[in-house]
Amino acid sequence: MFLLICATLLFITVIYLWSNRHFFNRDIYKNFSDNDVPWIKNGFGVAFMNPVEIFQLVRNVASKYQKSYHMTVFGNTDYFIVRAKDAEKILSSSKHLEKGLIYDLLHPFLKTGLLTSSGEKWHQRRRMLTPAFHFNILKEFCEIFKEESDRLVETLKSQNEKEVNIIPISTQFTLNTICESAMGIKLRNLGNSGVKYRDNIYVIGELLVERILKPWLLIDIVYKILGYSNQLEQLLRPVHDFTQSIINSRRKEFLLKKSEAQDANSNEKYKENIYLSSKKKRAAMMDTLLQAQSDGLIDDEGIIEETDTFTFEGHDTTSIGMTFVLFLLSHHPEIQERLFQEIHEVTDGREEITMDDLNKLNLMERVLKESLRLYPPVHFIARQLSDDIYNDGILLRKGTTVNIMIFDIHRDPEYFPDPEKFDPDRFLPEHCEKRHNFAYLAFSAGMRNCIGQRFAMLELKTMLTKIVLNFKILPVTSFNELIFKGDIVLRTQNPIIMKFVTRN
Ligand code: HEM
Repeated sequence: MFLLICATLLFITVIYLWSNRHFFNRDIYKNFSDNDVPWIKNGFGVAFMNPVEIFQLVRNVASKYQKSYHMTVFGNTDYFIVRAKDAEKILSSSKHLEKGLIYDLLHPFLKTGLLTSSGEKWHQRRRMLTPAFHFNILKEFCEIFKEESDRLVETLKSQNEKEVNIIPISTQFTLNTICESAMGIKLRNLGNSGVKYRDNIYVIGELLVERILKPWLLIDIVYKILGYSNQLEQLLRPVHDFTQSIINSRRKEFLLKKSEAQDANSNEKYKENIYLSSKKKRAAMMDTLLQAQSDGLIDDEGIIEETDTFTFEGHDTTSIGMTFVLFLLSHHPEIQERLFQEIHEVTDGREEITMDDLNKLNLMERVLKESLRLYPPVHFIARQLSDDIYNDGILLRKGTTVNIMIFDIHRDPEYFPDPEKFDPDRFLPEHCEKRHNFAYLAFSAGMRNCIGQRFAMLELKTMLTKIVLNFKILPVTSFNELIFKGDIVLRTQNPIIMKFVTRN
């Protein structure tokens, strides 16, 4: 009996491999030939690599071929873009706006909010949410950035000259900031429910990553049988309930404000100005959504999905950006000093920094851009083609998943000579002018670019200004110790350690 089972299993495996071999070799791209485009077919090998090996594999392929390529894993063929001109083809088009299948894994948490939705729903939400990032609102957010940065400085002062792992500190900073900007709440004032919300968001992130990295967990039934679905559900329920309870209390304030305003103004006038004239500007993102709800454009579920989207997308990315800019500065004391001088010149000795000051910090802008080039928090994005297209004479069929490898595009020596070198002057205007428009994609480009880009840059600039004014940053973790692993965002296998020494 045992032998019979073994023989049957062996037979099924052989048939599976054999049929997949044919699938791999099938000429799905009419004009394909091995000379035109590299095609990685070692699907089984890839599936059983660990996350660090996967990250390294795609880097090796990009630097070996310097060309966009196909990869087949478990019979599924994706196209990987590593050149700016190929990225332009997809990102500049108004057709290919649909996200790749990997984003479906985010659905249990974010449902179909701005990041994961497509079609008319995405268009309508993008229009609705754009005012939440209006210049005047960003000015209000700057107050939150300053408060949280001051708190961060206090935390780091208590660790003066000690070795600190910057990753949890960055995450806490950016999560507090986004929760206050999106929902108008201070997590630390909410006692247990705030702590639980924060803890659950961390673990949900980890579960998502685990699922992406273990191919068998992508099969729904396996995910369920192994108990992951249940675990995820138990973590998600309190997070969604938390968001719902914030919405309920915000709605009461919103309606009160609205009726007060209606007494004073006509409804139309009020509607125009709700985002800008609101006294409670600190819940601007949620106010935008509540106004949309009172106009019948979104329901409670929609508000939850957008709030969770901002919270999720807005904290992890910025925290990674913060971690790496501090890491790079720790290794470049001369740039820390130049930044220190620049801040002094711009603020002219004033303690209070304004948004105008932040906009004048040109070196800081270049430092941040160069840091996001070397270590892009979103190191790849994926699209599902909505139509057949030709790229370099190769036909890519409708439905193909195209992965745009931002990490590799940012290391293209044609546009960034000596790509591993940290050189903020690459972003001097005269150099940017000569560069391909799609060579730098930290915030993506085209219609589905990052809606929070200016928010993130202002947050990072405020944090950096306060840190550089108060500390010298010393390195502990070396460049060789940065070991990246395959994940939806850029993560290292080990902590990133540095020291903060208070300036006299
Ligand atoms: C350094 C920080 C950040 C980086 C590097 C970053 C990067 C990106 C990238 C590359 C995309 C395109 C994703 C894709 O096409 O799949 C994106 C989209 C998005 N980002 Fe950011 N992001 C950052 C901060 C933020 C912040 C602070 C927010 C919210 C306040 C935010 C909200 C979003 C949203 C909602 C989308 C989806 C936009 C759409 O599809 O219309 N991001 N981001």
